[in-house]
Amino acid sequence: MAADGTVDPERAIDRINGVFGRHDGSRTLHAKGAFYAGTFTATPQAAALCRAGHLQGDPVPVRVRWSNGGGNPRNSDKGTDVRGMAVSFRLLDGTATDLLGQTAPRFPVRTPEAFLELVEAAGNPLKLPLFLARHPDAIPATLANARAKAIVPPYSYAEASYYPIHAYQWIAADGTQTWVRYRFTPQGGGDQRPAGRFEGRDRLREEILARLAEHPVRHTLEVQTAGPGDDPHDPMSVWKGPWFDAGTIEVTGPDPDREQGGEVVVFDPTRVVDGIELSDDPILRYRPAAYSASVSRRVG
Ligand code: HEM
Repeated sequence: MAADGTVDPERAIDRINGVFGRHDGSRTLHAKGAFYAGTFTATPQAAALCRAGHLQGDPVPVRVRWSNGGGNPRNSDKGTDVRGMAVSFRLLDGTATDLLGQTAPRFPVRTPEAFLELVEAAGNPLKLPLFLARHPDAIPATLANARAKAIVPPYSYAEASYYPIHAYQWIAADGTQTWVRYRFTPQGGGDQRPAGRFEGRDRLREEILARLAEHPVRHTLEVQTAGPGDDPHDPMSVWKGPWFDAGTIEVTGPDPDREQGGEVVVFDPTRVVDGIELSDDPILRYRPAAYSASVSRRVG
């Protein structure tokens, strides 16, 4: 481990595989999931604060992947776990930018080494208290995530809220800069349940397919602007700034599994477009190297 707390990405993947096993062809985390297609339409408030192409109000296509957080592609949808909603916004000029949300509203650590220790401890009733004893600053976020039922199996991917965690800097047409954070919140949901019982180990996939056969699934892209003192470079920071509605992510149906056709799909939280810039958050900056190591193994 380097003095700054970073870990060699290959070693990081080995350590995560040590928890979930190695499953060839699968993502090291969020191994079980599937692809969906839809559109995103931004509100005028988003366009006023950011010049990025997908935020100007014209609908743009999105690729979505809903997933379970663990590294075993055969885990049951009924198990406790975070869920993921990865969204790739496909701009009309051919570029793309991604947001990867998961159901925990707070990130409990601020270094890759501590994240790996958390992955190794999570789900192990003996190790988790030891982890929290070594990282007492992780306790408030852990309690907040428990209150948010972050790992309780949801009825539907459509009914969960997802949090991309990191802050990004938005640049407006006139050059004004605003630090922002995101969350995806469900529009309706509980009142739109499809008929039928979804009880098996693949129940989330079966439920969302039944739901999408009846109507689109929508999440609001909510954006929080930084208030005075809100730190954009710390993934653990809790902001006080206000939230607004930046647009709607509308999933219209399943997308063919492009990876079965040989395409490599990678959602990357550092993939940004003109008008959006990265913070110096050490977790955000580390993720592409870890994801690349995972990708090279799953396609290698
Ligand atoms: C140091 C911190 C982290 C590490 C080492 C890590 C590691 C990974 C790895 C190895 C993958 C599989 C990548 C692939 O094969 O394409 C993955 C996927 C994912 N991660 Fe992380 N992750 C970290 C932090 C986060 C955070 C902060 C979030 C959410 C806010 C997040 C959300 C996701 C999601 C949603 C996916 C699934 C993407 C997909 O569906 O393709 N991760 N992560």
